[in-house]
Amino acid sequence: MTATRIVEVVAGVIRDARGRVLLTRRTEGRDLAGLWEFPGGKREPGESPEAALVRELEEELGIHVRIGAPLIRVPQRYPHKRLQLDVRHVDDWQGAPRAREQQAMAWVPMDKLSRYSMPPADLPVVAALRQPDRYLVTPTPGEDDASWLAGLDAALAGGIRRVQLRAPGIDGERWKRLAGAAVRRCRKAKVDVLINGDPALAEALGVGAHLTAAALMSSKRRPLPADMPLAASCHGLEELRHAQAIGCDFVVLGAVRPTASHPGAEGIGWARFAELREHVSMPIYAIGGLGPDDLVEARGYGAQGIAAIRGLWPPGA
Ligand SMILES: Nc1nc2c([nH]c(=O)n2[C@H]2C[C@H](O)[C@@H](COP(=O)(O)OP(=O)(O)OP(=O)(O)O)O2)c(=O)[nH]1
Repeated sequence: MTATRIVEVVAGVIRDARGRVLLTRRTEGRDLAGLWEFPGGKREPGESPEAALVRELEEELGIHVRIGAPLIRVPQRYPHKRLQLDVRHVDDWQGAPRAREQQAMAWVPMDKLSRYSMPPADLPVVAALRQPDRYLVTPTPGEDDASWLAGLDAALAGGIRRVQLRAPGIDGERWKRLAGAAVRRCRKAKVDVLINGDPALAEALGVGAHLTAAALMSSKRRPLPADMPLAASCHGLEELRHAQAIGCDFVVLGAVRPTASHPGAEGIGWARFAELREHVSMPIYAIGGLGPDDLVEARGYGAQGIAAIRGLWPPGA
């Protein structure tokens, strides 16, 4: 790990009344020229992130903004520097945005953001705007399949939008039936669903696949068609890099804290999570002893959000 200085950048998500987001294009002769980005810029020494963003948006766009909630802070390693991209929502502004530095500008509908080429650090930002912040991993069903399905229904009713169906130890035929029933429920609720550890079953059911770390490392290429979601579990840098190389749409990284399912194993902690996150630009859910109360902290270390079994399964289900 080199001790390259970290460049601190703050950028804003400016949305118009139709929900479109303002992107600006980096001008020729600068680093990452031609790519689209969220307007903003570098913090000056001693300047707060908020003050830096107000100043940058005044200079670049001629607007005076009211800054809202933090969205995500992305640590990202580029060939010649390390970046910390701190992205804030902009709640309101005065003036009409105009390109004061000859940069191109575009108001982009949320579902078209991925058509604009952006620097690697912006991919987790777009994912934080568009994709779920919680990834439920199902617990292994007990004797009673109906109560497990009722637990899933309660989780969906509680706002879960992305689910990994996982049930180690449940036999093949029973799991096929149960996974099929769970997939129907998730489809009806328009919720993303991925099956753990069995790409063939995922393909048969027409849903995404979630690879174990071992399956990830033995996959030389993407084991599913490009239009089916692919995710994987990672514990370190080699796995993260491989997941990105074979085209995983997102991954889970941890354990951040010690968990009940791995007693005695120490968590990697948030600082290490962020350090690993710097090297890739897929959305990464943090896992390991986490729950909804950890979401804000997770976003501060560049996580898409949290993944959990116990932390997201409805209490009492
Ligand atoms: N404003 C902004 N900068 C971004 C985004 N994504 C991203 O990687 N960056 C990088 C590009 C630049 O390296 C740095 C922002 O610096 P800047 O725009 O104030 O600086 P600059 O062009 O004068 O300097 P340089 O990058 O050429 O060194 O952050 C983004 O969404 N918005």
